[in-house]
Amino acid sequence: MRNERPIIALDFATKEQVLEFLKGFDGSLFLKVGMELFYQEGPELVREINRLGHDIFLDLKLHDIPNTVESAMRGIAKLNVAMVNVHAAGGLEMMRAAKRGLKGSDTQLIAVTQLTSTSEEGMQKEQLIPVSLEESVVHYARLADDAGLDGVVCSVHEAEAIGDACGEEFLRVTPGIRPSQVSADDQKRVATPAEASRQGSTHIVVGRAITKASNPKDSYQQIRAEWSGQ
Ligand SMILES: O=C(O)c1cc(=O)[nH]c(=O)n1[C@@H]1O[C@H](COP(=O)(O)O)[C@@H](O)[C@H]1O
Repeated sequence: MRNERPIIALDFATKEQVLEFLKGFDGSLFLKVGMELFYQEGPELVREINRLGHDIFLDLKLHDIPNTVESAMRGIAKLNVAMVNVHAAGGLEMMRAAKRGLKGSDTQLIAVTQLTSTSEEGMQKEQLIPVSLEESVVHYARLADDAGLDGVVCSVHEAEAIGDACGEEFLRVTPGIRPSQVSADDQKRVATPAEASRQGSTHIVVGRAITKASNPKDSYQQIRAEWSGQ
């Protein structure tokens, strides 16, 4: 199901920076808490952001043996976040275990396919995967679908092929979003919010184009309007 609110990646080091950033916004937001923030501020900040009325995508990209991932997910289930992720490369059994760990919660579970900072050449040379990047991403998406997950993290460029392979209800959460004129930084597979909308992303994740903008609220509103086709 397509979500109209871009997910803002809260890639900050401290709670104070987060609260200062959020002061500039009104209403309920969809926010991503990733490794930088979680490893420094922990679950208490997740609870606090929840109490402020925002939805949370907890981006911890779990990738470990099935038993460890299942136990970790049992803890994450108590945080009442909207969404959490694992690495699809962890395999079918690991993804099934992650899902078991979340049993009884409403948290959606998605799997990272190939990171948006990976290029086709890098994947082939470093991971020794001898297929196209799209084939690898669609393969991981099918695996996540077989494991009963709600969707995947992918780049905008693979979103349509995943919709064809796994169905339109399967979530395609796409980072690597860059409005035209904004630097790609370390991302390799980037696209604008309008392209994401056309290619069938169900969610977009935006970090630096909002958090490092001179006016984050204006940037958020422009990106949101472009994403919703206004
Ligand atoms: O799982 C993610 O959220 C993720 C997966 C991926 O393939 N690429 C990716 O960039 N991300 C995250 O999405 C955010 C993108 O940030 P910006 O490049 O600043 O917009 C970061 O917080 C990344 O950790």
